[in-house]
Amino acid sequence: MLLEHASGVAAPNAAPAAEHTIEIRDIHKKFGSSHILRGLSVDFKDDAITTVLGPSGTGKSVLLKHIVGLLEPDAGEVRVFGTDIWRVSEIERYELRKRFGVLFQDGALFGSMNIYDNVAFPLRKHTDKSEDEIREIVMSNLQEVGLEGAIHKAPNEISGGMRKRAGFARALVMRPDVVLFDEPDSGLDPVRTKLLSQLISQVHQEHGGTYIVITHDIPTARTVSDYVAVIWKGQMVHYGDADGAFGSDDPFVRQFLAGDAVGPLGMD
Ligand SMILES: Nc1ncnc2c1ncn2[C@@H]1O[C@H](COP(=O)(O)OP(=O)(O)OP(=O)(O)O)[C@@H](O)[C@H]1O
Repeated sequence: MLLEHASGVAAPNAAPAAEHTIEIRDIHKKFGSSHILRGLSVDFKDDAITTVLGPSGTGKSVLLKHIVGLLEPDAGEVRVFGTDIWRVSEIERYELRKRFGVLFQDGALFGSMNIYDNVAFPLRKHTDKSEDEIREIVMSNLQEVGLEGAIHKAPNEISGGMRKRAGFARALVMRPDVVLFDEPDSGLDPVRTKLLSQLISQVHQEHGGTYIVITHDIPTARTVSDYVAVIWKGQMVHYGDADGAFGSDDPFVRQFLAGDAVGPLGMD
């Protein structure tokens, strides 16, 4: 299949020379007779934000679940920090996963805990920090996302946008090397979507790290992307810098990024 690749970016489906924090090698995944991932390979650029775009049902969330070790590929390798996560013990996989921050669609907050306790949870579970140290980190993270005034609220007492920001604060609390976002914009109005995208960019600028953002929202992709990855029919068909992607001549990439009804992409 396609396409252009920005200079210096490894072509999908080719063996890379350099090591990256997240390397996906020729993974396949079937659910029953549905072959969802079909030999997908990609090296995500380190210390950059990559957005993963692609039509509905094409396997974006399934890819993300492979990266965090929630799904095992039928074939191929998922390498994180240089380790094939399915060739190590469950305990080692769990240790690797601790280096990830994940923001799921709904923020995945615990409904029974207030916002402060939700954000403190990973520190209490995975570290032996004192409550004073935890308070300092939690409050600084909540300030960063503008939620320092909502610490006593329950998740169902705040808006969807606030829940996402709380989920983001929690995803960052262990100072992860990698942060994964599954449709951070879902269910948000355009203004809150824009504000959340700007927040993602700001936090990345401040702390660095490898961010992977799955989204359908082209304005979000334009705001946050250093790199753009496009999945179609279970394969990575484009990976390149954002300028190259948004200026692409490729009919598929153009149609997808412009949201045009006319082009090679149909309803199937
Ligand atoms: N655990 C599962 N069991 C069976 N089928 C699954 C499972 N997880 C995902 N699928 C199927 O895999 C396909 C790809 O799903 P996925 O959620 O990755 O799509 P997506 O590209 O993220 O789509 P969207 O943009 O609509 O969220 C879908 O047809 C989905 O129904």
